[in-house]
Amino acid sequence: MDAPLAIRARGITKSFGEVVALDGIDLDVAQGQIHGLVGPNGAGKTTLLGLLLGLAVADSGRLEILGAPLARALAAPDGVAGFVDGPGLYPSLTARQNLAALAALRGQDARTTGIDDVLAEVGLTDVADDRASGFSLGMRQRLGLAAALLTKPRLLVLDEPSNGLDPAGKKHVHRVLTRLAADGTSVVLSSHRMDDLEALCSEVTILATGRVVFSGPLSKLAAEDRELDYRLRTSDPQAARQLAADTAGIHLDDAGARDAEVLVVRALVSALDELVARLVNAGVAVRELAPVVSPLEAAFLALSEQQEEN
Ligand SMILES: Nc1ncnc2c1ncn2[C@@H]1O[C@H](COP(=O)(O)OP(=O)(O)OP(=O)(O)O)[C@@H](O)[C@H]1O
Repeated sequence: MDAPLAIRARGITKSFGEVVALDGIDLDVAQGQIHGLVGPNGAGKTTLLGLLLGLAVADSGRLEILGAPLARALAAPDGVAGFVDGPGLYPSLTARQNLAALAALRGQDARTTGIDDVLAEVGLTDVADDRASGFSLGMRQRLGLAAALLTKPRLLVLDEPSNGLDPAGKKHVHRVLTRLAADGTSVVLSSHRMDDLEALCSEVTILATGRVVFSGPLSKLAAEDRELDYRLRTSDPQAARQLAADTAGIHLDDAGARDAEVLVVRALVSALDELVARLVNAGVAVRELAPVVSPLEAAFLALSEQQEEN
């Protein structure tokens, strides 16, 4: 039997006056899955995440969270934690006091809620006794994540959690989210950072103007038969250029490469395979071959272009 879903949304709509923010959204998120939401500005990501957190109520549709239909009340559903539009913090309190205050609000005993553990998990131990008012965006994001972790959520909802994170902060956050998912917590996060989504998520949903245009495993997106631009570095750029020009289905992009040693070719994977075989036969070594943008980014860009045309 399939694992129960952490989120099951069907036909969700939400408008703000004349603006249709969500226009019939279907979404399935399995337990223990890290699911990415991606889409151009104004696509509806924050609105959808807000519904999951009980910050707003859908106009129509069915939304089940952790197996139960969502109550039509403005309250975080049981087992759900996270934030949209940045975490809500008390600026005049220290990181530790912020977490203690949140624990107290929930009726928890600050001495036993694991505040030190969550601060360590997000990498804020050294600044635990500094006021949040002096925190950078990345530090505030990590403190917001620590606050969510304190509740031991079964569904974590995060709006652009990577905003402002330096590489060390990113590493902490990725490690925390991966561990949570391994322990069965589901995570839904939005991001404009394709590299983050690719590093973290097993599935993504692409939204555009309030509609789902793709939802599924990243591998499915990668396998879609679409031409991509590839960087090709070889031991003999001139010979490689000639072979590329002679191979059916390979388009050379002279404007794409800034380095004379590198060719940029646009091709389907099948044509690329043929070119690699020809290079090898001709004794030309392939030193680098990689998509210029990832399949997720390519799908995202294609979508954005489509949207502009419409
Ligand atoms: N409280 C609100 N009042 C009026 N319009 C709103 C409100 N919240 C969102 N919208 C509108 O709904 C649409 C979706 O907005 P939303 O913030 O969900 O998009 P997003 O995908 O999160 O965008 P971004 O990537 O810029 O954060 C936009 O047109 C936005 O202007």
